[in-house]
Amino acid sequence: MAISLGSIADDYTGASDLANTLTKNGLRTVQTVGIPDPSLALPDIDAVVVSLKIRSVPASEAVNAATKAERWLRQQGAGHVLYKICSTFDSTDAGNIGPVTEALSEAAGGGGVLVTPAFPETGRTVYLGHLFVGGQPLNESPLKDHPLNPMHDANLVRVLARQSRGTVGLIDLPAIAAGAAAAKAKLDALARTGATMAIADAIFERDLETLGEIALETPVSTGASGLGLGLARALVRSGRISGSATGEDVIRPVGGLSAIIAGSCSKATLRQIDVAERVMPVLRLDPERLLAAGPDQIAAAISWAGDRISAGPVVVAASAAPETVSRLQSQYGREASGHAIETATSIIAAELVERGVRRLVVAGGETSGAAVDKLAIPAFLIGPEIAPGVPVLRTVGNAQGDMLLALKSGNFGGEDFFTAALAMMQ
Ligand SMILES: Nc1ncnc2c1ncn2[C@@H]1O[C@H](COP(=O)(O)OP(=O)(O)OP(=O)(O)O)[C@@H](O)[C@H]1O
Ligand SMILES: O=C(O)[C@@H](O)C(=O)CO
Repeated sequence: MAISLGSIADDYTGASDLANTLTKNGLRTVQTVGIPDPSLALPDIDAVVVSLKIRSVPASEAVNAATKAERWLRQQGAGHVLYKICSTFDSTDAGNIGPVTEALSEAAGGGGVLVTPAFPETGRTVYLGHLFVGGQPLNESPLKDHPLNPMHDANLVRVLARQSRGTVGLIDLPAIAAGAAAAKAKLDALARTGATMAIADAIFERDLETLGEIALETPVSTGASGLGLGLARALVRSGRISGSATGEDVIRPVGGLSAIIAGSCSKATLRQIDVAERVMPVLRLDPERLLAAGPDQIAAAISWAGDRISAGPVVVAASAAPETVSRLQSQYGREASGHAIETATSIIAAELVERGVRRLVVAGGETSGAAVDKLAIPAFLIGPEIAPGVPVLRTVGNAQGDMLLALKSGNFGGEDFFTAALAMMQ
């Protein structure tokens, strides 16, 4: 297996999102869960996206895991490694975008690193270093209420600088509109002044194509799926990759029962649960009782779902509105409550698979990571897109045999996402 592009994703839904973008742009792509065992048989591929769960862990843990994955990707032939972060720059002043980017850059010999979360297809644009989500500045968007890393500053140069050792520059839109050579010269000039990273503006896909061309000349970049699009198109344009891949021939029916597990508390996911409730049973977990009497609540949820899944799909959701989330966090702590709920939802997911579920939708990055780890799935092949940023995934090398999953980023998908996903997962 000699790949052209490697990526390290800081959560599993982000990995899935990027793998979808790379596949749509012609790269034969596999998403692995961590560094795969050498015995795992993988097809001939152009790109590997290594899913890690390092967005909300201590920076030292994130750096350690990412640098190991980078070494493995270089051994597989990757000339460029993209650190895939959230298009809404999910992070705190402790990291982990800055610490991991600096560590990957140092491992690759230093030099300026392009950083951009722009992903216009999902309404993420960057202008003068400020991130807009669907037209709202980041700090005025629903991301201000994120359970784990609420975003209160749209100026990414400031946000990244607060979590980094080095200085952070800006490559503004006029520099990018002037073309790849001009933008690369700006990146190199910033590096000479000591700026180890540069936030890059991007509004349209053409800006991302320019950034992808520049990034490919460097060993490391950091960004969301938009930068992945730019890198993929630059690789195909260079002739190094045929660009013939599609996700259409990957998915075959797996049968079995289906279920949806939701841990995301995003506005989009809350709406998707409400819409799904019109056509399928929904169990809304009581997080306070889940934290106070976890085993009993988990057993009750498994029994509830187990009684219904033979008749059709069900939703088991921990998701709640911001004010409810805040109340729980003030009582039990942000990280402790998040981790406890992820653990609970992962146990429920695994128990439903034991009861015959082979088509599973999980909403939320951390929630997906916990569930996929609990199921011990080593890798995924990438199928067709359900909604921007969310493909159908087919498991590879897992004990349960062929399964289809959709790992939905919290903010992604239309209001009918759950029924649309299951309609594509037979
Ligand atoms: N009712 C709740 N109260 C407090 N925390 C909750 C509740 N329900 C879920 N959580 C926690 O909120 C966090 C949601 O994070 P997750 O990454 O799964 O979703 P997301 O951030 O919306 O998705 P993505 O990262 O893909 O955008 C998890 O740690 C989950 O355990
Ligand atoms: O880029 C995004 O918004 C998603 O891929 C994501 O990171 C979800 O956690």
